[in-house]
Amino acid sequence: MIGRESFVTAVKQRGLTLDTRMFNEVVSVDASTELAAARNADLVLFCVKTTNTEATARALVPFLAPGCTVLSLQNGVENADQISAITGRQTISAVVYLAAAVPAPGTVKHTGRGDLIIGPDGSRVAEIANLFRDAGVGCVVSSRIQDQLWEKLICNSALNAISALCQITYGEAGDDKAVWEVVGKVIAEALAVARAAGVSPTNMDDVDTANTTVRKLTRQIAAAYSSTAQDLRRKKRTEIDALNGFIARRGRELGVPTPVNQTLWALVRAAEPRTDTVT
Ligand SMILES: NC(=O)C1=CN([C@@H]2O[C@H](COP(=O)(O)OP(=O)(O)OC[C@H]3O[C@@H](n4cnc5c(N)ncnc54)[C@H](OP(=O)(O)O)[C@@H]3O)[C@@H](O)[C@H]2O)C=CC1
Ligand SMILES: CC(C)(CO)C(=O)C(=O)O
Repeated sequence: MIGRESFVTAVKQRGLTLDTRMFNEVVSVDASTELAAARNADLVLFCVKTTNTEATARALVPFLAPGCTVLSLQNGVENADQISAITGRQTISAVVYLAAAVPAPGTVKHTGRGDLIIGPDGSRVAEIANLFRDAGVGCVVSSRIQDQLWEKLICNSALNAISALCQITYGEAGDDKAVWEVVGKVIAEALAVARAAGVSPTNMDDVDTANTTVRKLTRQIAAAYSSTAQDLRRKKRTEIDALNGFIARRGRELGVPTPVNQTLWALVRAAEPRTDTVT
């Protein structure tokens, strides 16, 4: 694994602690802060925040073997295209249904679900899915990966900013009637943008089905604070530009009004440590 200094030092000293809902184990892993450690890798699991996608892909290029495949395990719908455009390597997308956090360097705490959807179906995808399944991680191959990524994008846009601004869990967002009305507006706007973009998010045939899908997720990972909430708490930049910010930007391009997404994006941006990015 490749990571930042504090995490890598902890893993080198004590191993990687996996505090999961199924087991608690310390595993021994090779760890480095240098992207050069990816040299000769056949498969790179690309798991940085969307704010780091471009810089990390660029910095990786000199070390990627010609036939290497990159698997983007990230929220947002644009990562794989960005990575493959920069690296020139086959890049596969994973939709990640998992709630996990890093409570201390070297430790990953898992609080909900833990399954992947990967695609598009094609060379190496079945083989990679089998690697995950053999490791006990549920992994489904989808020929509609962009629609699957949009389903997750709409779930994240509906819940992450609200969880962050109010510092409430997914479950609390789902159970609060007034909050749920706002969630419904985010979903309706995002679905209209998807339609205008020619995308049919899975499990979201209409606004009612989309609401049911998002509600189901709030029950499955009720105890989780969104990754956006965790980032704000740690005073880090969030992925909001790739979530509500992306919906608002595509809405503008396609002539679809997105006032609630635009508002949530602006509020989260205002709560972040200062940067100069504009959607
Ligand atoms: N955590 C979760 O429950 C879920 C996360 N996801 C998605 O998965 C992706 C990864 O999220 P997550 O693991 O939570 O993110 P984290 O920020 O917890 O972990 C990413 C780590 O990679 C480090 N990093 C970034 N760039 C480099 C680099 N060039 N070299 C070495 N280390 C680097 C980051 O350091 P630094 O912070 O200093 O940049 C950070 O420590 C995101 O898109 C997220 O939305 C999806 C579903 C659930
Ligand atoms: C929905 C959740 C919690 C994990 O699937 C997530 O993607 C996030 O917090 O950003």
